[in-house]
Amino acid sequence: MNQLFLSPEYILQGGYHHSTLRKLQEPNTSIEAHNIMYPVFLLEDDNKVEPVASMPNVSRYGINPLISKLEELVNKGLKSILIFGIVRTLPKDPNGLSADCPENPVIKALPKLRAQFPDLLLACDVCLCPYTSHRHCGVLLPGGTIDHASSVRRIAEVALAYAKAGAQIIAPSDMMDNRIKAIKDSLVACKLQNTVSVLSYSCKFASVMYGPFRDTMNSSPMEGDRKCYQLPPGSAGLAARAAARDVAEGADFLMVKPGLPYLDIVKQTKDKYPCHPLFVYQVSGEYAMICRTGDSAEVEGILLETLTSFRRAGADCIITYFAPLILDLISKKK
Ligand SMILES: NCC(=O)CCC(=O)O
Ligand SMILES: [Zn+2]
Ligand SMILES: [Zn+2]
Repeated sequence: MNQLFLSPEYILQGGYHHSTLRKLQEPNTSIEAHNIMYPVFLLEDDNKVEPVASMPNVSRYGINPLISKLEELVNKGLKSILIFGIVRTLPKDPNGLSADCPENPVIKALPKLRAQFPDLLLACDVCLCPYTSHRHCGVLLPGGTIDHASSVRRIAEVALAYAKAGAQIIAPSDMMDNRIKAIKDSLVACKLQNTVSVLSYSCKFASVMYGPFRDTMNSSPMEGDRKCYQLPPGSAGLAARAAARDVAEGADFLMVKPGLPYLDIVKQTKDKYPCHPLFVYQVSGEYAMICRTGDSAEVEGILLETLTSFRRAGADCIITYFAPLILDLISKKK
């Protein structure tokens, strides 16, 4: 009768009765500072700080307050940031020319950040949507569809400008086909291929969870949506093909975005490409949801469990607005 319960191979609790044993049962799920990348929003106005209404504890910064903020975080162990530029006084036009003009806030900030934080890894998001008048991620044809050739050309130009200004990672989020090869080719042409890597937003879904981010950046399309270039949420097949395309074109790192609703895609991508470090973007909507769950102890608990699930599914690095809190939690644990 009790045979099943007495059979030694079914007695699991003997293997995790002690906290050290429990750690051994959770391989590759630890959260250290190098597993975290912090997205930052950079304003044109050098001295401004603006809290983001839809994201508690997130602000947009001009370069001077950003440096102060990063000083604090680097002292706590922050290893990498992902920079998003926001323009209001520079013009927005159909080709996103302000993305790589000399007055662009990202281009101006990169040399300062490199000088101030020599060990901090600087990644730049590359997309046209913060800079185009129509707010789409590429250049449009007269009918409103994507002009593929012009889009890829512009994305590669912007990527190269950021690389020349000091970016160490180029992270194209536009989702245009073949932009990874175009970026790699332009890096090679300028002999930057060994010092600048490419983190492809390879599996970026057309999610409804980008709302707070688009408020922050004021980057919702004026007309239409992004369903013709971001992936359909139900499509594991297109996600696999997008990752395969980007690996073939030379991406150094892959990404799945959003995170929590796409853990199957994280696992599928890591299983297929174990030699490519995999990033997961815990997006603004996920951040806002977790912030709303309860008191700080509950938020911390949910956050840690969520990060563990990303790591268990195969993520090597998590891009998250929770980075400051995570650094505090890491140091509390020590
Ligand atoms: N290209 C970057 C994003 O779209 C970020 C989305 C988010 O945090 O919601
Ligand atoms: Zn975009
Ligand atoms: Zn985006």
